Amino acid sequence: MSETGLPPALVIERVVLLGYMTSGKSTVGQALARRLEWGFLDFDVEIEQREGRTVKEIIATDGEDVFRRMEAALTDEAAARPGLVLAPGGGWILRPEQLDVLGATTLSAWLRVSVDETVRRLRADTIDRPFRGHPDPRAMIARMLAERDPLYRLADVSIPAEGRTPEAIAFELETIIRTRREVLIPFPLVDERAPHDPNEPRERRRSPSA
Ligand SMILES: Nc1ncnc2c1ncn2[C@@H]1O[C@H](COP(=O)(O)OP(=O)(O)OP(=O)(O)O)[C@@H](O)[C@H]1O
Ligand SMILES: O=C(O)C1=C[C@@H](O)[C@@H](O)[C@H](O)C1
Ligand SMILES: [Mg+2]
Repeated sequence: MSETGLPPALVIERVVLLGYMTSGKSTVGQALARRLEWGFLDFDVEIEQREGRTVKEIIATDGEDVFRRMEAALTDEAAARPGLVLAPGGGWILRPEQLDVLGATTLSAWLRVSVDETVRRLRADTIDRPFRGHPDPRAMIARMLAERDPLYRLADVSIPAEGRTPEAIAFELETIIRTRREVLIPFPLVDERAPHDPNEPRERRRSPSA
């Protein structure tokens, strides 16, 4: 307890951006890190640098599970570093226990983008993503989102991430983080939140069907 008798403030030390491929995690994450003067860790980029091969090659050669284990190892490292914006790949949330590895001082933010906009971005983007060139991208996205949506909803905050610039989204996140660092008790600041009680322990939130 603090001197006021209130619980001590939960200082945000890290941000992890969640969202489907092309939701803007890397772009927004870079802008947010610059604004906060924090470090920035782009999981795909970091893994590719360490491995000396692309994510697509890693998955094609060693399988997706090996890549997911690389993501998990990087998550363990990140959990020991304060002042960090994390932009993992869109499938990082398939291991939702990684949110607990990062801990309560990590704000998780879901960048929400519609399927239509996702299809547009996937077509326009030049990065050679493993799922690029799929004959029916809409069906692929719908199938993956059916599995991932309940997991993205575990995020502390849900941020609309289309129809506005990455800089505007980064500014909204910066405001949330700076405000929360100054108050004694964390409280919801955005209207559009993932539909769960943010004060509920993550473990309970994690089983929407239970
Ligand atoms: N708010 C936005 N408005 C329009 N385009 C955007 C926005 N945010 C990102 N983009 C564009 O979408 C594409 C994908 O962005 P980015 O690489 O940041 O996504 P990502 O979430 O990191 O994807 P991945 O999960 O594959 O790593 C880029 O071409 C980027 O310029
Ligand atoms: O959504 C996904 O499963 C992925 C997204 C990319 O960023 C990469 O991390 C990888 O291609 C897997
Ligand atoms: Mg990215």
